[in-house]
Amino acid sequence: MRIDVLTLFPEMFVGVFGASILGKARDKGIVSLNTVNFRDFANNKHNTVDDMPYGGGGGMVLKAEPIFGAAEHVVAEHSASGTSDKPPRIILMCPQGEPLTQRKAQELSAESHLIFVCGHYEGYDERIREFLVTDELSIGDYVLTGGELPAMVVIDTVVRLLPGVLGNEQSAVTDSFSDGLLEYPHYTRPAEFRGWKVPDALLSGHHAEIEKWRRRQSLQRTLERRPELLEVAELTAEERRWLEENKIK
Ligand SMILES: CN(C)c1ccccc1CNc1ccc(C(N)=O)cn1
Repeated sequence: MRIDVLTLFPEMFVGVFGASILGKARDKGIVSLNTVNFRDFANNKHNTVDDMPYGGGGGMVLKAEPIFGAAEHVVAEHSASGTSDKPPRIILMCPQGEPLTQRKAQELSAESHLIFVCGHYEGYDERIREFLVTDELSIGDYVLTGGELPAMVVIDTVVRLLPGVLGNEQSAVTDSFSDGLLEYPHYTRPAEFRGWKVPDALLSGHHAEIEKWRRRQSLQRTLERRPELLEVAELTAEERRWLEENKIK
């Protein structure tokens, strides 16, 4: 997978793209992570990337031309590499975007080329949304100074799903939100720490009993913290009955 980030602050990505899981995925050639400073594509007289809003009002708006120029540059570069098959998803990070979910991350992890548009100021010229962008995403209902941190979050959750990125000890398949429920509690040695014991079920060695305990814990935790997730989770009839009993308590 190729990922390009269009940003005015490429230096923000050096640490994130170089460290840990993303750094290893890059070294393994599983993903290529690039930043493009769209100021390099502001080919107007004053090299400006933003301008005052038509209709007046405060703040500045990101011009369309530099962002279109940067996006077209990376698309041309990728298609010249001969490895591109589908056209890229061009993702605008903004508070008005579609909420990011694990399902959306899974959908994006199947793509071959992702381009992220990270803006600042008051926002973007609408023609970027209307004629360039394929997706608008938000990482939550809050306002940040720019789209860079949201882009890092999306890239992190997408790249970890790519085959070969996580060793099998951290398999992405069973983590929470994948089966629609919150994760069960985890324990490791020692079996007793300051008098606090690991639940007997986990020490039993009975795989079936352990799976049952874990599933029950996920259900209980989801019921307590995120009951709305239970509406869409895939549950057995027996689990639905158990929930009905426990909802009333
Ligand atoms: C400068 N602002 C307010 C702005 C205005 C319009 C678009 C983008 C931005 C950049 N800021 C963002 C971006 C994304 C998110 C999110 N929740 O994903 C939060 N803030």
